[in-house]
Amino acid sequence: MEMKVCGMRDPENIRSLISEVGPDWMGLIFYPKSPRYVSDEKAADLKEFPVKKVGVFVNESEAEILRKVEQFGLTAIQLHGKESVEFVKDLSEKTNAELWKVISVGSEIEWKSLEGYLPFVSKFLFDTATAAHGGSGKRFDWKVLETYPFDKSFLLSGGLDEESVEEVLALREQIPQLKGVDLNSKFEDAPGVKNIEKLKNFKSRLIHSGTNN
Ligand SMILES: O=C(O)c1ccccc1NCC(=O)[C@H](O)[C@H](O)COP(=O)(O)O
Repeated sequence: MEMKVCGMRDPENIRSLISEVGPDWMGLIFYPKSPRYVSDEKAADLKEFPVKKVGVFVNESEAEILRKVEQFGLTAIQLHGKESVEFVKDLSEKTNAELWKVISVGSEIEWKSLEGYLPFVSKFLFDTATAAHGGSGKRFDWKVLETYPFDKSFLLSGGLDEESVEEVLALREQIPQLKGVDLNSKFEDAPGVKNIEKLKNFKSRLIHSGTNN
């Protein structure tokens, strides 16, 4: 099971994250209204950290996304707004970075509306719908995923905490396309500063369940 830790920006905290937790992905939020926003100046300092970086964007222009991918060595682009299929298709023709489309979940999901993204994205990420776009700390009702109709893998997001491990694994028994988790505000001491002990605990629970793959 892949682990993405989102909303990182403090170099000391990132150093501990990499050496003590070792996540698969680190999310950098390039949305200025987020309390976890990473400025260009900050991002430049984070470029050399040895972890795959996912840039999180909300309705950002293509040119700005592409500039940041190059400048900050992003491996993946997480599109966390209302990006259309056309936008995602265009972007896919201009970058080798992975594209992840976020689906903000309210009460239900109209699967048909996701079909157009399938050729262009490497993953979906399901997160709780919120006016702030992300980082709500709230879960959506995972029952809506039980009818997930695609082979495409996805990450589960939205309010995950230390106690979520067993439930996530149970969900993966039902839906093997669930390939990873996205951890954020429930693991924070302050916006953008993660509690390393909580993350270690989450990871070790994953490992001890024998499913850290
Ligand atoms: O976290 C934010 O501040 C944020 C703001 C606007 C867009 C996206 C944002 N976060 C992106 C993520 O991928 C979060 O990990 C995801 O929303 C889940 O957050 P949480 O519910 O706090 O676990």
